[in-house]
Amino acid sequence: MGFKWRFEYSLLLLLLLSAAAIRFSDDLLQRVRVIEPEGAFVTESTSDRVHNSGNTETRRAPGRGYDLRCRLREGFGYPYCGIVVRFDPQRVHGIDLSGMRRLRLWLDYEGPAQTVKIHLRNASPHYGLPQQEQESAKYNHVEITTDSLRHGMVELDLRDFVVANWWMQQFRMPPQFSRPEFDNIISLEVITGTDAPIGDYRLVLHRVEYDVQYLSTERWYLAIMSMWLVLALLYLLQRMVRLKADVSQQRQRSQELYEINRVLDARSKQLVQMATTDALTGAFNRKGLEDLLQQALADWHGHRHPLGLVLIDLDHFKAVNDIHGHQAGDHVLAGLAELVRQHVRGQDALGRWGGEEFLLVCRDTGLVQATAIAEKLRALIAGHEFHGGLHITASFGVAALDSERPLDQVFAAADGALYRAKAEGRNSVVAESVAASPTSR
Ligand SMILES: Nc1nc2c(ncn2[C@@H]2O[C@H](COP(=O)(O)OP(=O)(O)OP(=O)(O)O)[C@@H](O)[C@H]2O)c(=O)[nH]1
Repeated sequence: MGFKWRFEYSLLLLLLLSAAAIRFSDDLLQRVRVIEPEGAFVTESTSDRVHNSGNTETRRAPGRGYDLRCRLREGFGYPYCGIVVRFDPQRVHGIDLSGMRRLRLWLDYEGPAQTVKIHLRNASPHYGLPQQEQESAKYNHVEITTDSLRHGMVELDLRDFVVANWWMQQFRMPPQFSRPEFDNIISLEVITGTDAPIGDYRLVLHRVEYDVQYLSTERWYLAIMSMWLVLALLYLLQRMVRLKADVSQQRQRSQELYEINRVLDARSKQLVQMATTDALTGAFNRKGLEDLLQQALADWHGHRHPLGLVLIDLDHFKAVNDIHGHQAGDHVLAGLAELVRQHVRGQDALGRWGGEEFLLVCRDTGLVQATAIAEKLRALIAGHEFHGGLHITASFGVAALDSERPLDQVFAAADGALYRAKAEGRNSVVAESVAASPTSR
């Protein structure tokens, strides 16, 4: 048996995936980026001598990392020196660190100051022109104690940064700029701490690492939720398609059943007809006549409406067979049945009683009326030209059902009347006790 994918498996799979996505979201969403001083970005020294006409001296010593030696000297109000990693030398298009979670710096420090400042400078046309970068780019600032550098590395959270107060005041920034921004960081600076004493310093920047989250947690959860939504939609869609298929299959099945029933119905009607009809003449056969009489009798018991019986027997029919052949005789029998059917009412039924003898069962018909019908038929047959130009006559015996006698006696009466019609010259109608016409008695 082949494996069949079920909806429950998709549900289980998505459940496991979602659980894993939530459990390991930190690892999945974060990437570590590395900045080496000798790498892709320009790294250089900075000091009050470069930017503020101070007297501090700096030089880079050979060796691994960016090894800065500086001597802070009197001159500028707040002597300083430090290392700057520039992400854009033009100071316009920095890097977007707003998705950054943690920043790690491998830094060696020697000097009389107790703190080191770290700046992430964010440029924006909202707070100054590019050429004024040195002053106008926002100072996202954190100051760490040199104690925390003992192991040569410091790890900072993005939330540790604040905007430097002096920058807000100096550039008269409106309050909305007092929040740190990291979407366009043009440089990272490691600078000697606030009020650093005059003296010799050594700053060695070995490596900078930061973790970025390339998809926000909100988006991550939104993606998981979307997957559930898609699965729910797929499930609904699949249910709809299956339901539609079921309905159409059901419809097709009932259509087929209807067709089969129609065929069976027609066939059973055909079989009933075949079982109750005489093949040669199309009149009821013996069995058909029996059913017919039974029903007529039940009706008669119910309503007491009269029931006329007319026995028809062709005269000298043997001679037709003998002279013209059996087939011609068959044609006459079929022609007679057709002729009678054409000239009686729909409620009257003709049956072949045997050989060349027929019985006409006339509902709601008394003896007088049945005799009249017989007479009409007698005249018709006598005047009719049958197949092959043959002419033939018939004799009629008529009786009617009444409350006095059972059916077999009525039959006997009709038979007796027919016998008399034959005996008295044929081509005549004899009612059981009524004479209908000059040729009828
Ligand atoms: N062609 C044909 N002949 C039939 C059929 N059934 C009965 N017959 C013939 O009908 C004839 C009936 O003959 P008889 O009983 O002597 O009666 P008749 O010749 O009509 O004479 P009367 O009834 O006395 O006028 C027989 O020759 C039967 O063979 C049939 O289905 N086809």
